[in-house]
Amino acid sequence: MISIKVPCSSANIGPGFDVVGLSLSIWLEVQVTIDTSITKSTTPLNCVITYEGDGADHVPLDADANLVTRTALYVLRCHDHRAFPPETRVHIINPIPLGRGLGSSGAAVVAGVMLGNVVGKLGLSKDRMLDFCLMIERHPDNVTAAMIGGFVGSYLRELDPVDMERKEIPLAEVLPEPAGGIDTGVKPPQPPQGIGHYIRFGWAKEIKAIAIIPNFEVSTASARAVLPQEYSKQDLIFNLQRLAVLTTALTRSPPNAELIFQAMQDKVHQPYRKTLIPGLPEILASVTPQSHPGLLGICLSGAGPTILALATHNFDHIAEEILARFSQEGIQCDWKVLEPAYEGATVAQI
Ligand SMILES: Nc1ncnc2c1ncn2[C@@H]1O[C@H](COP(=O)(O)OP(=O)(O)OP(=O)(O)O)[C@@H](O)[C@H]1O
Ligand SMILES: N[C@@H](CCO)C(=O)O
Repeated sequence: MISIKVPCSSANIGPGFDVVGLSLSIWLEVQVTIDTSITKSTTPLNCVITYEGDGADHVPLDADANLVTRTALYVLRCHDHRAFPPETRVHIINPIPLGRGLGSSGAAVVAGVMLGNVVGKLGLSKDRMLDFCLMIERHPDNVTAAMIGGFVGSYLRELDPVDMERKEIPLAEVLPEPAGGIDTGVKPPQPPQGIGHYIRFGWAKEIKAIAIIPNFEVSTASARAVLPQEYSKQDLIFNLQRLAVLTTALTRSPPNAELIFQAMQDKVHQPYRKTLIPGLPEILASVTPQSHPGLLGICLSGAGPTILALATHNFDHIAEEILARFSQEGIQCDWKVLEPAYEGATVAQI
């Protein structure tokens, strides 16, 4: 059996909207077996899916509807494989909460690209696989962190006009709508080479991430829909100044809490997302390095609603304060202390 493991991730870390991501220690696992004794499968697209974990009651189990296998089919079809090899069994174990800002869709897309690469025996490098991920999830922060591992900064390369046209193809043409297991025969658009460029930053070993995960979902699409089309010069400079300091501040031991706390402030996405997350500004202001020693900084994780607090110690005390604030809004939360997942996405024979 082959096991594909992909970590969850927290995007933005305050000012780094669509730029930085941190992979963290909750892993989506996709277990794959191919039963070669079945040469003619009766299952649509030759793929049987089973699923356990978050979303088990509603995540689709049809190969052309499930995000993991649908992504794998995209990769396979770009390489002239019309379906999975008969008969592919895919067991998905997903502990990453869906729609909470911990990169569940990014992990599913990365796992899907790796699944296509494995079952199609395509031999793609991680960098080439990232191109496929970026045709589907078009902001690079979550997928790059999940694929590469650790604290990662990335940008989308400015492509020449022909490549740009390929990248800007509507998502529905990259991942065709489910066709009830029927192969529509359409060859999907190949990704241009090297869509995303990235760099892995260091990370001070004593910094952990407390994830406070509310019991409701905010879809990334709705959290992007509330953002403005234009920003003021002051707000962009505010974020750029902080991001430049933050990427190095988080590498230094011992971490400078004052510096990091200020460097994690943001004026590009968090202020606009307060309409979707009750009490967000108060929650982000509820803990400081002075009130809660050990705290380094606090932000919305990805598109939310999860709150990410970076800290060196005093995790319970910090989490309790944020849980109490959410509770005042009638919201219950789960919370976990997570560590960077340095390895990124892995494939192993087990
Ligand atoms: N393991 C999975 N299998 C199938 N579908 C998944 C899986 N993980 C995520 N998804 C799909 O992705 C959706 C969530 O994506 P969305 O981008 O809204 O949130 P997120 O990725 O959890 O958060 P963020 O992007 O803010 O970090 C789910 O509702 C589901 O449709
Ligand atoms: N940078 C993205 C991450 C969400 O996946 C956002 O905040 O919308």
